[in-house]
Amino acid sequence: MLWSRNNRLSQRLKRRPLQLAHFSKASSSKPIVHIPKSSIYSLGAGSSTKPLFHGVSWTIQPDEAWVITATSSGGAKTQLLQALTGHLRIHPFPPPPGGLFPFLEGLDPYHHVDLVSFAHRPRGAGGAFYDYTARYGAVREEDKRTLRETFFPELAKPLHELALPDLLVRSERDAPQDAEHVKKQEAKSRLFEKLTDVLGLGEFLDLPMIALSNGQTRRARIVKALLEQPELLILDEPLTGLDIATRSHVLGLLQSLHAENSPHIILGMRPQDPIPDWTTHLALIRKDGTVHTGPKEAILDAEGDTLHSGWTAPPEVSHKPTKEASEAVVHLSGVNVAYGDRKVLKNIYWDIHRNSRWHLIGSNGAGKTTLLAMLTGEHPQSYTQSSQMKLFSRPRAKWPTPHLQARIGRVSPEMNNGFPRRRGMTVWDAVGTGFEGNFTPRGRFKVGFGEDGSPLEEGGEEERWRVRRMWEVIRALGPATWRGEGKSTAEAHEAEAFSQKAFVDLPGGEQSIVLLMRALVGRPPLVILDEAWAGMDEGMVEAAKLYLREDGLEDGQACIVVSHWEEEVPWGRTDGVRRFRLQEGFGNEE
Ligand SMILES: Nc1ncnc2c1ncn2[C@@H]1O[C@H](COP(=O)(O)OP(=O)(O)OP(=O)(O)O)[C@@H](O)[C@H]1O
Repeated sequence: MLWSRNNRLSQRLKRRPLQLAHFSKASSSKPIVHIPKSSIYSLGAGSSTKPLFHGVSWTIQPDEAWVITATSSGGAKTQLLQALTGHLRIHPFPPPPGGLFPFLEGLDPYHHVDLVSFAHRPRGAGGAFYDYTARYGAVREEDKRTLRETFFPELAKPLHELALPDLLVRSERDAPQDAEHVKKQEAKSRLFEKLTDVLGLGEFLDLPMIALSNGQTRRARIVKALLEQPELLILDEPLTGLDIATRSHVLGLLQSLHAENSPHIILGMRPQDPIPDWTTHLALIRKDGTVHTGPKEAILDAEGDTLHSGWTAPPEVSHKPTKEASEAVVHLSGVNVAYGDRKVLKNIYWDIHRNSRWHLIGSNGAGKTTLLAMLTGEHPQSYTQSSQMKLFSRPRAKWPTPHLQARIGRVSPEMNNGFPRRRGMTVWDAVGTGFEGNFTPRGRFKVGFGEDGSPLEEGGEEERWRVRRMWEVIRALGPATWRGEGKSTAEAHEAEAFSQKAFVDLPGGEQSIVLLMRALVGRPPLVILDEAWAGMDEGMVEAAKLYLREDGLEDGQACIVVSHWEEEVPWGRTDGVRRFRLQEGFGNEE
């Protein structure tokens, strides 16, 4: 069923090329991007400061399809992409008349160059905790706006046909300029229909925005960016969080748009991501801040050692996989979740034993996040299903939700988005909230309170253990390990300095690894890693996978990994990983 739907989408894409070329304003043969030999600085940094990138010579011709990737950590790829959207200072700046974007021939880049990033949560997204659990309950009035109304307000259908917008009923003679506008709107509507059809979004357009799954929302962001009809569209990690079938639809769509140069596409990708066949050129950011640009094959030949051509398979672990215990931390016996007529989970049976390792899979919208929200007790329907849900040996309703949160360490896109970015919150503070699974650092060493809600005994065993554990996890996943370096005095100093950094100022990938530290710090009996590697560079991912395989989890802990990529699971099948698949609402072990 699933496959036949996906095949139908592929067929549609083949039958009906998108033919967007008539939107293009700039069919120039001039270079798309031209950076002569420049250094790139943060905005406001003087020329005497160290540039972020130096000696950048980069020219993109119209018939070239470029991928930007980095071997270094710290969000270098995203920064280089931001240099193209005016968020960094290029010096010397490409001279007129061509400037940075010669092909625009004088058009304002502000309106014609668009960057859509899927790598990180935008900066300045606020210091308050964003309550992502709102989507699981009855939809509140303020959250009722549909996908169509939120992303595409100008294309929202009038509620009643008599309420046609004024401009649709005026005659061309009365308002010729409006007629032009109507024509454009109609073309845009047609494009909207096609894009949403190709990306399988048609059936979700009139659902409340808040109800959409991650993958559905990301697809909508791509559609929105295309509807704005930029001349150049830069997509940073566009495949993040997309299931396998959707990935190929998105890549197919981008390829066909790029072939028509309407818009021209530049892709930012992690080095571990497969580079699409149809791309021709690579800009590889090296660790020293230089950028190697050129034809893909030449760069891969020259720099192949620093780049992986895909994810590495998990190496054999030296110790035997831990044997699953018979005690279940989660016991689901016929769990259902429905929103009105929409049945998302149907009669789910699942036992998760201590020491077990699970890979939870299912296409976008299959119900993975919903199922996990039942396990974490965030979903209100977890109360109504309490007798079908035993968590840590008790029915769900017998657990106060904060006690459940302290027993489940978790990273997820929702958590990443919702986690407060308060000024003054350090890496240490953020990690320390993991002991209680809340969002406010408390206690004299910021390692939380006891389960009864009172401060820990000063100098007591629990407090000492928590502080020790903080250092353990910050060192085990700290900056030196991203470079593959072992433990040393210098590394310990570096970890200490890292622990005092402001969480909000870290690049997205570093924020992700800090949230992973937070999930693991308390050694909770259940760890959920939902798209844990988003935004991380390869060094971080390798360090995190290694830690998880070795000391990151100890005897008694169970772990669920949610990912659309088999290679992202830190353990291989021989390590005893089991796979639970959600499909059409049903859940089965494979
Ligand atoms: N309040 C709601 N009303 C109606 N449908 C909803 C509501 N909340 C969620 N859904 C639907 O439930 C389905 C499952 O969503 P969920 O987020 O669990 O999917 P997922 O498997 O985690 O997807 P992804 O891989 O994209 O993250 C989606 O189709 C979503 O639109």
